[in-house]
Amino acid sequence: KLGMTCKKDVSFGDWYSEVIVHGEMIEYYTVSGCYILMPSAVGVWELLKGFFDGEMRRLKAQPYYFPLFVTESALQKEKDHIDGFAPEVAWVTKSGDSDLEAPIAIRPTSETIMYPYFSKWIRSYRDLPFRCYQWCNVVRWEFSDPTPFIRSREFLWQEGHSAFATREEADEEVLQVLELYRRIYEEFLAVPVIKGRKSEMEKFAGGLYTTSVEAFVPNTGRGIQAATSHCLGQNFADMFGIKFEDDRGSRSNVWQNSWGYSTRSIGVMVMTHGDDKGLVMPPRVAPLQVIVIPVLYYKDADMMAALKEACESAVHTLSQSWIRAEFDDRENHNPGWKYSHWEMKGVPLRIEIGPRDLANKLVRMVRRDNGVKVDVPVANLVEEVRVLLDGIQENLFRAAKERRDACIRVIHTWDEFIAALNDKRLILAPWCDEEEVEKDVKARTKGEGELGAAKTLCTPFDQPELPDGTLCFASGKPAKTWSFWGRSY
Ligand SMILES: O=C1CCCN[C@@H]1CCCn1cnc2ccccc2c1=O
Repeated sequence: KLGMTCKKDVSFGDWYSEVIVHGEMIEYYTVSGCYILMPSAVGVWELLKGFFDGEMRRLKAQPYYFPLFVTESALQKEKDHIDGFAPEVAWVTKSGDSDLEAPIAIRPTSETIMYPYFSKWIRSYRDLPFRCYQWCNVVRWEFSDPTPFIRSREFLWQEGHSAFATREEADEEVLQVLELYRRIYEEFLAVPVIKGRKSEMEKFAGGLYTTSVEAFVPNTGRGIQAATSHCLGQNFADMFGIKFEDDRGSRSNVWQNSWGYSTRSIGVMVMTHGDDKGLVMPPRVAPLQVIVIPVLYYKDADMMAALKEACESAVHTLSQSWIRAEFDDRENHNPGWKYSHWEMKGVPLRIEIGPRDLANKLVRMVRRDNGVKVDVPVANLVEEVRVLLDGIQENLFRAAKERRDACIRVIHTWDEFIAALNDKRLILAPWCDEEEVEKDVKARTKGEGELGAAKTLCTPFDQPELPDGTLCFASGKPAKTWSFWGRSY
């Protein structure tokens, strides 16, 4: 396979498609909007799952697996929550060449599949707090432009659903899970995110309020919802009859939350860190952290054998210390080809071993994030690799945060808002917090190019000072809050 040809800062869309194919994360598929996830992508997902499952045990959430299918009547149960989404629901209408009695929907999310059983399982306050989560695929037959990982008709996610006796417990868990999602992005994927609350218009219609972590793609100037944590209030308990008897014998509706993040997170990581040489994998989610390559430019069987032995022993030593390392011993490719191959796959650290290194008991380590080379004594191999991998992880996050922060523009007037929007900025603006104004901003910015209208991304928990008399940038009414606005995926 040839090297990369697209440039990230020149044609981002083409670059993204090329980098995920050349990095062997995605293979395009015959059904539009569906993609094959290759080992590099599944490897990242599995590492994230490992962290998250550990945190679920600490949260005392239990793993379940609910069916893929839901009857039409069950799906329609919570009317207003489904209405807006109905066009995205995929239906099974036949088996073989005979029609089904009644069409069956494929889960786009699992509230209506799970909650009839929560009603059966939750009877007493002793059954609370109830916390369940599942890793599964969901199908949403969307029609806006499909983008691998970012927007696909089938995707993998983790969805959590919990129930409590009191609102306070629910409110607390919403933020505990949101913090988990921040850690997934900032500590593993090295992607900076902003925690905040969704507006009434952007929240999950079936719930009480929605919180989210929001990412931003500087190259396109678009925000992207990275994960959500909803408080559902007692709406679904009302609909599905999920009640508990308290210790005085009275029955009340439970308070519920639901939360989720998906394989979209992998796409955000690629967009954030990838460069013109290919993927750049943050070490904590890199399926392969170190690739070891023998370097010999002349034919010498004995030397090659000695180099191979040194490479194998390096890989063995690293693996013993739980570092994910491999030896590229292929003889049908030269070192140069291997360097660009593993750079395309985003492997964070390359170790080269040549005759001189062998003689001096050194190895050469090359970082994928900044290309810096360093010669290290074989004796310090594990320690040095650990230090470098940690350094790469931190450097990737710091650099991504700098790039994201450089995109933030604080504005006060409509003209400044439009200028910032056209400048592909992440906009922080004083807002009167009225839905009519939010709709008006959407209407007034729809025409701006094919990128779509501006919308609220979130109202950040971390609120800057809002001096009295500050006016809403769009309505001129007294501002009530600072909110992030922008175009989005
Ligand atoms: O975000 C989450 C986190 C995980 C659990 N579900 C909530 C809310 C999902 C909202 N939603 C999103 N798309 C949909 C598409 C079709 C039908 C229903 C829906 C739908 O309810």
